Amino acid sequence: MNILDKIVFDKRKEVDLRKKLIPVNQLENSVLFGRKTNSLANALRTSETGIIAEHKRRSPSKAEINYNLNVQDVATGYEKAGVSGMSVLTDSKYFGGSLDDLIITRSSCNLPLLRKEFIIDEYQILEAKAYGADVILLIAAILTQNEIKALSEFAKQLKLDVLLEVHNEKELHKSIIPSIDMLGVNNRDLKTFTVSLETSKNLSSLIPDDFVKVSESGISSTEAITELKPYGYKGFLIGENFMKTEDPGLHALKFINQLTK
Ligand SMILES: O=C(O)c1ccccc1NCC(=O)[C@H](O)[C@H](O)COP(=O)(O)O
Repeated sequence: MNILDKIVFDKRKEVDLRKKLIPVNQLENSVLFGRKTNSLANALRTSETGIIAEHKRRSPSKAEINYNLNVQDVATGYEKAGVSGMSVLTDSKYFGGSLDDLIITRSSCNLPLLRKEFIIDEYQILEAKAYGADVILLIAAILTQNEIKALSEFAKQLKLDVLLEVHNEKELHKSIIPSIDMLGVNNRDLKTFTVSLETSKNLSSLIPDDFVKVSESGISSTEAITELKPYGYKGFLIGENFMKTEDPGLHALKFINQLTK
């Protein structure tokens, strides 16, 4: 079993329980459900820097990253820094996140918000909308092509953007679907946890131009972004590099200033 298999095994049990605790009609009648969403894909198309800054307390590859921060301060700091969007990990067991983090973030900033989750069921997309997200993540490695199609179409009906994540050519081939807005290439090998920007570079020419290209994981310097931009990437998802500091917002601000000088 690789790490994704383990996460999905636990996630199925979690989602079954959540469905029993909060029925669908309660999510659909919640206060944020009718909120007009804010497109991350549009923000990235027009941004000079394209930073998607992440809130991430721990991870399978790094164990603890930072438990000393307040998610509200992280969100306001990222917004002040001028990031294009924010990613909020909502998985609890492996990443130390929660849906509460998402709703607190929603009430703290106006950035397009990505629910960073291991989505296997429409119910989690309804939750994303009810807790204030603008974007959902779908991971090709854990879904069939039919599931990607069904889940992305469901998200589009709810006016949510869809970021589809791939790790290799095989996953990319099954992901070229019109209801996807952004294609994210994850630079982290989930077997070894090593990161290599070469993954983004190698897959870039296989991604059709109608998708906004996003490079994810292991981006720890502005030089990495300068290297990736010529390959057509418009979005750059950064977690640990900001979250390991005492003040992720300040770190993001310095990073963006360096990119634009
Ligand atoms: O980060 C991990 O260790 C990880 C392990 C297994 C599945 C997913 C994982 N990370 C999720 C992400 O995609 C990253 O949090 C995101 O791309 C930011 O990465 P980084 O900048 O390297 O923190």
